[in-house]
Amino acid sequence: MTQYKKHLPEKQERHRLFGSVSPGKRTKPTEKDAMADLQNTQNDFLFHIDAVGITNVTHPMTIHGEIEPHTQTSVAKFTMTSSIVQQSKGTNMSRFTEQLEAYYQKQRLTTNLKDLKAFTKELSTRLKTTDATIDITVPYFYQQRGPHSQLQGLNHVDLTIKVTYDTSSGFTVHVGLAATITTLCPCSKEISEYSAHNQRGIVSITTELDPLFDETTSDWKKWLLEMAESNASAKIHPVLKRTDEKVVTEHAYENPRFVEDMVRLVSADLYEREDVVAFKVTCRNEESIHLHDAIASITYDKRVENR
Ligand SMILES: Nc1nc2c(ncn2[C@@H]2O[C@H](COP(=O)(O)OP(=O)(O)OP(=O)(O)O)[C@@H](O)[C@H]2O)c(=O)[nH]1
Repeated sequence: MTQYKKHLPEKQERHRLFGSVSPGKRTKPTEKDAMADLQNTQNDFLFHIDAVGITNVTHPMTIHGEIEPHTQTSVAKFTMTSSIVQQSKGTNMSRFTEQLEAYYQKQRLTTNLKDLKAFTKELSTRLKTTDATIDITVPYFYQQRGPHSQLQGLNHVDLTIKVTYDTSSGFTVHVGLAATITTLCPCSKEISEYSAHNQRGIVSITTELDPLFDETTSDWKKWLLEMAESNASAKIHPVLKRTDEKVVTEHAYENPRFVEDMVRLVSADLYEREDVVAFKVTCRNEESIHLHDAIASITYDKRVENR
């Protein structure tokens, strides 16, 4: 054992040495009922507030899906809000995290839309408001196989889920993801004697789901990922042997894509899905021959005719 030579004062003494002082005289109530409740003050506070709540909340949540691994725990970022009326000074912030803990304890803090809808509706009840919104971003891991060797490894995308509950209009559900893909430049391929430059592209999709969407028969994560990857020049792979690398390289050369091509092709797939009411698709290519990125996006609402 190491022999210590210094003689240190007791811990409390050390704290005093570094500035800690004895507690002062307490005059304010310590019982909850006797405390001022500023946030529940009623008056004319000039404006209605659209959204008040908490953001950047980091919390584990469970993801179930059709792709392997079928169940995983990931670390999500939550934003939870509701509106408050002009007559109310403030929201009861602690109730947002109380609701999170309640769902965590009963093991219902999952990406299942049924759980999230129940969560959002209960949140509005807990807050005594007419609406509530939760906005979640969570990394989702999935097995990706090399196209020839079939060797697998974990890839990930960022899922986004936004659920709004309003007592008058009911639920609105948006789901999406941001997936990384390879794009090979069609222009470069066309003009060059050899080769073509390629880059990493990030395809971000947000969809508004039809209210009748049934997640028990349709895994939205799976079909959104398929849309992003199947329209790309090539997929991204964690494990590639030489036999795989040849397939990926040749596949990219045979499927060149501009950012415009990507957003149009993914939009076409989304347009064909009856359970998608509206969508936004963005592609951002981290250009390998520039320091800047290339971007394109399409926003489309099937309820708006004559486009
Ligand atoms: N409304 C409001 N609350 C804040 C703000 N900043 C911090 N708080 C939070 O106020 C919370 C405590 O208030 P409440 O949640 O109303 O606590 P409470 O009145 O004891 O809780 P209930 O019994 O549920 O009404 C703490 O969680 C603080 O984090 C703010 O800008 N606005």
